[in-house]
Amino acid sequence: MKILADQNMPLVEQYFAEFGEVVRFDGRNVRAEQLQDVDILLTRSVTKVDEALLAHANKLQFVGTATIGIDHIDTELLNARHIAFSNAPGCNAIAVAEYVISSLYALCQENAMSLTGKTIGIVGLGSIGSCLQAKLSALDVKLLLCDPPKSERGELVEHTEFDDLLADSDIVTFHVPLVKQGPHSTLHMLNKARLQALKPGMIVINASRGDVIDNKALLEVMQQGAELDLVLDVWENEPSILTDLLDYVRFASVHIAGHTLEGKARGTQILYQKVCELKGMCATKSLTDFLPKVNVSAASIADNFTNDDVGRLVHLIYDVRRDNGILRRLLASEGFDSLRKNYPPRREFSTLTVKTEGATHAQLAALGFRINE
Ligand SMILES: NC(=O)c1ccc[n+]([C@@H]2O[C@H](COP(=O)([O-])OP(=O)(O)OC[C@H]3O[C@@H](n4cnc5c(N)ncnc54)[C@H](O)[C@@H]3O)[C@@H](O)[C@H]2O)c1
Ligand SMILES: O=C(O)[C@H](O)[C@H](O)COP(=O)(O)O
Repeated sequence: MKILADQNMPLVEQYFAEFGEVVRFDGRNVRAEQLQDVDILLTRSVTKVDEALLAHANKLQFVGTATIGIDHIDTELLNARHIAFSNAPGCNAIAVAEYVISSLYALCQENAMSLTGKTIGIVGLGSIGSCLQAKLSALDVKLLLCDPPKSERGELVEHTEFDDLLADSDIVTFHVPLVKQGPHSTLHMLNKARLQALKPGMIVINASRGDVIDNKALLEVMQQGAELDLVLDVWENEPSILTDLLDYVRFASVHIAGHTLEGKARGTQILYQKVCELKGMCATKSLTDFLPKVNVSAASIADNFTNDDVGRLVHLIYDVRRDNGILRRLLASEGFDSLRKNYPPRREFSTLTVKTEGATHAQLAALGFRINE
């Protein structure tokens, strides 16, 4: 059996070697001929799986993407050709939620602001939005939630319409898929008119897909003096992003919000489990077999800790400003894709045990730290 896997997907040899030969490919430059005699194709978000790519796929049984987003996959085509497919739902939900939390605490430090009493609008309440909701729910903030598809299915009782959420939030964060048509299209859902209507001082975070915000319109409104605090991990037209926008963005990164070691490894593991299912085999390998030990694993905190102290703990594990610095120093010389490929290791909050003076602090636990273990 031949397994063709993106070169940026970790642990494929460790998980998949038992099924056959693993061959790597360059995600953005794969050619149709490379799919000749391939049984399993494992991609990340940069590979368009379409008619052209599958032109020589004579043996393909399974396509897996180690991502949540599936806007790069022609799923109807796979269906029509009876090729099994899976994405990796939830694999990087914690990582993206922690990217947002890290950004919020960094903004608190830099703007001398407190999250207490702020209204945070979450757009898209799937794996990531719900994970973020759970983490934020223990903080003293008001949450507004917008997810029309879930609301229509009766799965989100406290739904707020998108325009109401924009009007009433101090902070808005996007966690929607890229959907280009239909009643719930997300393409340019933050368009020029809506951008112009945002309150001065509003914080806008996008770690979903770049096309959810009209980037050209965003540049125009910022050039016209809009006072928005922008945190952008994703961009229209990656890897050739609108670099003029960078001057107006507080924290910018190269589509790495989901790139914790755990998040990327979970993506590979979920696809391994799917292939095991497909073959009627038991999945025997698990993440803990492969993740490296962390160097910093414990910290202690006094019972009278402040919000600033929580920010310090968050940034001990992950500070989004590291990634903002990398982009600003190296984008021009290295390029967007190379910065993604060489992304320095990042771990999740759960790798830190916080020792308290006795009490179990719900806020720290909700954020994802281990307490007193
Ligand atoms: N920056 C990154 O590294 C990164 C990492 C992971 C995922 N993502 C992106 O984030 C998206 C969300 O991830 P997820 O795991 O939560 O996906 P998900 O499928 O679990 O959730 C998406 C949610 O958005 C909702 N939704 C759809 N259309 C909407 C609309 N018009 N308005 C409001 N809500 C809408 C859906 O009903 C669903 O509940 C992915 O599709 C992907 O594009 C980015
Ligand atoms: O949809 C997703 O899951 C993410 O966007 C993914 O984490 C990033 O994409 P990739 O690293 O596969 O290019």
